[in-house]
Amino acid sequence: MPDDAKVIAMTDESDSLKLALRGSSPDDLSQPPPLRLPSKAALFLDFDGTLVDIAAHPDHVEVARALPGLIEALGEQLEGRLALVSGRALEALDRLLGPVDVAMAGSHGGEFRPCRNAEIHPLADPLPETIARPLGAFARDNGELLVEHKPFSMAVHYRGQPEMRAPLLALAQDLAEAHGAGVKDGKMVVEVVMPGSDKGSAVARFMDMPRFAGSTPYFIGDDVTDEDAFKAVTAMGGEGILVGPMRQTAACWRLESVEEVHAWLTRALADADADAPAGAAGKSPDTENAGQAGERPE
Ligand SMILES: O=P(O)(O)OC[C@H]1O[C@H](O[C@H]2O[C@H](CO)[C@@H](O)[C@H](O)[C@H]2O)[C@H](O)[C@@H](O)[C@@H]1O
Repeated sequence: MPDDAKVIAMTDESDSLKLALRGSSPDDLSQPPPLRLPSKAALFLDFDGTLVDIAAHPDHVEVARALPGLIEALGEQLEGRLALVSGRALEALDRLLGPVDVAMAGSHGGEFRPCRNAEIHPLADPLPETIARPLGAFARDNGELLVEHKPFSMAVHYRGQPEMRAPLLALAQDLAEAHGAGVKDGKMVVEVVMPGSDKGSAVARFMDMPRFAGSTPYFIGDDVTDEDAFKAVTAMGGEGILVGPMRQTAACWRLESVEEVHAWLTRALADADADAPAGAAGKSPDTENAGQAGERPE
């Protein structure tokens, strides 16, 4: 018996992520076991800090050349039960990833699109001017704060001025309380969103769709804003996978880095190809020409 088989026991051959023994301690979480495809899993993926490394500016993230193909191939293997669930606007995800035909929720769940060419459904109200105006004025009056307008939220990045976090957060909380909105305290960013804009609601909306029926949801994410989704998948019998250093979390597995996420996803596809009957393989992206998903673009 291989070593890892001693700590990881599959309860169900068709769903290799479900484990009888978690192999985790309260101080840390183990790596998730390999995802076996095909399976009755549904995979929900965060974007920044999960599929791409954090960069100094939102427009400067580097998307690995093989990533769009990897995501699409996994979606095919999962028969459409794969969705990106991001704090970014869908427009930004489309711009960064190109034409990837998978389901997506953007603006922390405020925007919902069941497949590439479908209409975008709003799941939240737009942010009122009574919030956007004072938040924008605060950013303008305080130097290097970067404002990101999204269809259903507004993000103010303070990476250039970390000392501005406290006053920015205080203003955002006051405005949110006065106007029935919510605040996301992300990685060097404070965002104000309207009710309905949360990743847990987005996951629940996907899970209501016929093609997700009866599947077990898994969410991979790095930020505290992903905790809503970890809780949602756990309540539905699934599991969360935290990316990055250990912290208090509702996830029950952990991958150390974006590179490890790419390796875990790539392995799932490679194993599926190896298991496929002769002649049926080849659903993986073209790694010979495109490089491994974990590689940076040239
Ligand atoms: O839910 P996600 O897909 O993880 O998106 C969360 C936010 O990501 C972006 O901001 C973060 O990444 C930037 C690029 O690495 C970084 O500069 C920034 O400090 C991070 O907060 C994005 O700009 C936001 O709109 C997303 O909400």
